[in-house]
Amino acid sequence: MPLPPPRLFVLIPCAGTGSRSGAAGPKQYEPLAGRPLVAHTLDVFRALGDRLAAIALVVAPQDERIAQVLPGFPGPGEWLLRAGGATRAQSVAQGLGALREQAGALPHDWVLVHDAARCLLQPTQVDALIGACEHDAVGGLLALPLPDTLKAATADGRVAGTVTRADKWLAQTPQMFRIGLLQEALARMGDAVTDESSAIEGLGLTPRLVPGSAQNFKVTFPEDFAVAAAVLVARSGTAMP
Ligand SMILES: Nc1ccn([C@@H]2O[C@H](COP(=O)(O)OP(=O)(O)OP(=O)(O)O)[C@@H](O)[C@H]2O)c(=O)n1
Ligand SMILES: C[C@](O)(CO)[C@H](O)COP(=O)(O)O
Repeated sequence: MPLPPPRLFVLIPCAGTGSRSGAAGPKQYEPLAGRPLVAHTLDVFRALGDRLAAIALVVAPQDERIAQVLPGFPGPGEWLLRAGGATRAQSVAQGLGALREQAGALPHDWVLVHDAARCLLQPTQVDALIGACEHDAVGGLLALPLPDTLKAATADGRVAGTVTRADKWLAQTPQMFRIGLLQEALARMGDAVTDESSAIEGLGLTPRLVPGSAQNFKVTFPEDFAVAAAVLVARSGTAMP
């Protein structure tokens, strides 16, 4: 029996605590330009409509805030997976398992893994990633060529040297791989990896780098909230709330 055509799933790890963000609770639930941060992230994928088989959010099993933060979620074609773990890699691995079991995703389907905390992604960037990867043997990720001079540091915070940046990229998300391949890679690499590409690289494969945008930064530190809010407001053409 031939396999059905591969579908595109989205998996959004949303189970972090945001310990570097300075926020009182998980940063993905902080208000940003009038709405919770993760609501902006979801909008990006909702804009892709029925090109996506499903959008799944991975939250911590004991998460009590999600229902209040995202009323109406999950809607049709959406899944709330209470499968988050202690690390991002665990949240993704456990989320993929739940996506297979609950949403019927198959090993040859594609998954776009995207940080909840990258709320400034744009649908055109997702299109570019899908276009570059859907016929690729491995898959790939959005990434940014280094815009600045790169320094190596000594242990006491002095410059040890200037590093060639021509072949260096900053990894972003989404990262797009076949679900079965990514499950195998994460099972083999465990918690040591900080992104999906690293796990795939551990299999000896070479994911494709697809140019992203500096605006697709991850809200990580306290000062990032104001920058992200300003971008969202500028895009919407409204005044700052
Ligand atoms: N155990 C974890 C850790 C992180 N994430 C998610 O992975 C994304 C990127 O991680 P990061 O920015 O490191 O988020 P946190 O782990 O929440 O932040 P910090 O490292 O500052 O604690 C975030 O959307 C976060 O919610 C997750 O689902 N499960
Ligand atoms: C996956 C990621 O966004 C790629 O840049 C990043 O590695 C996740 O953040 P963390 O600080 O490594 O958890």
